[in-house]
Amino acid sequence: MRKSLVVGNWKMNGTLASAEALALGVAAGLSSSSADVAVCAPYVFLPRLHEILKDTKLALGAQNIADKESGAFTGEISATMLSEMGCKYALVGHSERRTYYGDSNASVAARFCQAQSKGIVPILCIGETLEQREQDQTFAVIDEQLQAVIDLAGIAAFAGAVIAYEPVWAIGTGRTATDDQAQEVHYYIRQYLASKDQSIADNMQILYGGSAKPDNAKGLFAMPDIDGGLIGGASLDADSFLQICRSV
Ligand SMILES: O=C(CO)COP(=O)(O)O
Repeated sequence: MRKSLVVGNWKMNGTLASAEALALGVAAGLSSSSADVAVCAPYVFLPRLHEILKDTKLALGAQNIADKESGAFTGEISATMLSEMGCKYALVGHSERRTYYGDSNASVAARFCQAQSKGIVPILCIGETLEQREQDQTFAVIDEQLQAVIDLAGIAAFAGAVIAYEPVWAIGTGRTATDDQAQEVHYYIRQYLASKDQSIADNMQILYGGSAKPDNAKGLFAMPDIDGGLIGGASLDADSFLQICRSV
């Protein structure tokens, strides 16, 4: 039985004061959620959040991680640094990173490996654009994005990872994939992994992301291959996020 996981991705929002209040608000409401819950906060808030969340059930994550171990890489944040700040998770390959900052499949795979090298669980984000969906390329895109990581890290590495399916056309657009559309791709991802290793596929937590909200989370999370969510906008409000966490 796979445990559900709900992760908030705060993106580039908030101030230190609002981040503290949001984190404490979420942590205070977690006793009634059966899912594991984490928030991926902006890097500079992590030290303070690490301090105030220490004795709570709310885990911390980063929104990205360097593809190298250390050295002359101005502006990057290493896996060692994130591990020191108490990060349990790191997003790798979020579509906003791929689209705006040029993160390639190869660099995403390197980030995945860096995270694991320091005991951080990578949350590998994959998903197609609207154009790719309309051209029936969804599964080909998923294959490529998954295979690049399998090639570098090996299929066994997925035992310590999470996958998030985020159709790019549903992110921040208010246009959610229907329960069936999301389930179809989640099933496909699990079958792809199963063709390499059945047990890894069976145990893999596959999260859905893209305009998930309190009013659609229950339907999505009820699908057999959807194990939780990666939540953007709705994670910026403690009550909305907690409602989603309670929908698993
Ligand atoms: O990108 C997302 C989470 O990583 C989804 O964002 P929204 O929930 O705002 O659509």
